[in-house]
Order: sequence, then structure tokens, then C-alpha cells
Amino acid sequence: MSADFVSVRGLIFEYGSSRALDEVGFDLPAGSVTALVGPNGAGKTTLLRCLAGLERPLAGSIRIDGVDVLEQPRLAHAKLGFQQDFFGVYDQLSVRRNLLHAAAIQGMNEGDMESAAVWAAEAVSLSDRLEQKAGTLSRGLRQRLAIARSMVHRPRLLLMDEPASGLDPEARRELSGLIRTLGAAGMTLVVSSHILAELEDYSTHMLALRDGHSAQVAVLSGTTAAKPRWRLGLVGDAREALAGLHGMAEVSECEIIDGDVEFAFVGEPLARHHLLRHLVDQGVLVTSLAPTGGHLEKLYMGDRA
Ligand SMILES: Nc1ncnc2c1ncn2[C@@H]1O[C@H](COP(=O)(O)OP(=O)(O)OP(=O)(O)O)[C@@H](O)[C@H]1O
Repeated sequence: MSADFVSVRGLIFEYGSSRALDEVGFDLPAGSVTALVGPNGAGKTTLLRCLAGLERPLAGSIRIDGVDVLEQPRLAHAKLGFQQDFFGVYDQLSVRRNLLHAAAIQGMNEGDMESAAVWAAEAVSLSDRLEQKAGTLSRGLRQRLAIARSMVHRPRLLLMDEPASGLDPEARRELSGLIRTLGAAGMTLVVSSHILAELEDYSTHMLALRDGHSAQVAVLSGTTAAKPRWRLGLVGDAREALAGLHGMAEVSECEIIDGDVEFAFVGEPLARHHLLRHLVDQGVLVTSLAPTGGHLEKLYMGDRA
């Protein structure tokens, strides 16, 4: 990862006399998948619209891959895609026509549009639906089409505003898989949401906004999403549980919290069963094992304190 693919300094944005972004500044490395988190009204959408060059801030600077978004918005537009709700998805048009339309809006040569549409459909696993009308797709598939539209010109940066809103758990899981795949393919992504659990799956970085102020970007891991964390409820001495967990292959980052033990654990349900069995065999008085809100939630809540 190289540093500073996205670089924001002193960003101020006001709606009338109401300040939505107040001296926001951060850097994001290339290839990162950043969870943009914050409560309702924190300024997430406003920030994304500024990054996309759709709003002009009162002050500050935004550079994307070396391009000054405020001075060269057209050049910046070529480098980024912005997915917001189902904006630009036309229900009466086929998937192919929707994608060709997006390619035309991006100013692509006519000769390149067809291959771009086919590539984008493939990237979001819609190749087998190219001739289907968008209006007949499920919500999850329409969301994928909206994402495909926003990346038809192969941007290096993809901005997504609440992409999982309104999706059922199955479609959310598929969306997480898609975002992971795009990240693994080298795309830099910024994904906003106020549901931390869904961001946990694929984010490498977290940027928290609160009342228009940004906190420092937190690194969740080098290149992959943070490991899921679990909390072990106990009666008795937590240090015994810690000793029991020591050296188990799937377990890392153990810590004692309020008499319980929290740890990162990557493994199937059967591996969890073996873990519990091992602890019980060691005489550890286990009362519960449950997933925590995860690393991201911990960082976010810590940031609030
Ligand atoms: N068009 C607008 N006119 C006036 N104020 C606005 C406008 N859009 C947003 N705001 C205000 O700016 C602030 C930031 O809003 P924004 O939509 O960026 O927050 P958000 O973090 O995306 O919120 P949510 O999670 O609810 O989508 C809020 O106080 C909001 O009321």
C-alpha cells in the first residue's frame, strides 16, 4: 500500500449557516477499504459528496491520486465512482442498457462502452442478467447494478453511501463479499454506514465522523478485514482461561475485560466447540461464549469515550 491515495485537509462545508463539516482532515492509503462511520447527521454523506466533487466546500483541499478535486473535478471524476442508493438505475432498461448509459455518462468512446458494460456486469456477478429489465431484479441485485454503474469506467476509488440499507441479511452478505473482492482486486473503497457489524467484515481502516469533526483514521489491519472477536463469560479467575487459550492456533489478541476474556478467533463452529471443550477440561468455569461487536466497534466506542 502506498500512502495518501486520498488526502483531505481542513475541509469546511456549510448548509446556509449550519456547519456540516468542520476542519475535516485525513489520509487514506491506496488499496484500503475504509469504513466511514458516525451517527445520523454526522456528515458522512456530505463528506462523500465533497470527495466525489459534487459539492464545493467553503474551505479545504481534497486530493485523490494526486489530483486536486476542487481544481480539476473532471480529472477527479475519471478516477472515482460514487454509488448512492439506486441513483441512475432505470427500471425500464435492461442491465446492459443501464450499464451502457452509465458508460456514456462517463464520456467513454462508443467502441469501448460494450466491453465496459460486460466487464462491470461480470465484476458484480450480473453477467447472466444482462438482458433482464432492472425493475424486475431483486433489491440486492439492483444494488449490485447500481454499484456496477458507478464503476463502469474502472475507477481507482469507489465511494459508497450506505450500500447495505434496505438489503436483507443474505443480500448484505453478498454485498460484503463483493466489497471484499473489489478491495482484493486493488480498488480503494470508502463505505459509509452506521451499522458497524456489516463494515467489520471487509474494512481495513475506519474513519469516524462526529458532528462534522473527523477522528484520526484507525488501521484495523494491514490488508485484510479485522478478525472477529469473541467474549468468554467466566466464573472465577480469568487468568486460568487466558492460560487455557494460550497457544491455541485460531486464538489471538486475548485480554481480560471486567473479569471476562475477549479474544480474536478465526474458526468454524466445530473449532469453537473444541475450544470450549478444551477450557472445560482444564477446569475453567465457562458460562458463555458470544461474538462481540468486534474490533471496529471497540475502536469506535473507544473513540467516543
Ligand atoms: N441539503 C441540506 N440542507 C441543509 N442541511 C443539510 C442538508 N443535507 C444535510 N444537512 C445537514 O448536514 C448535517 C450532515 O448531514 P449528512 O447527511 O451529511 O449526515 P450523515 O452522517 O450522512 O447522516 P445519515 O447517517 O443520517 O445519512 C446534518 O445536520 C444535516 O441535517
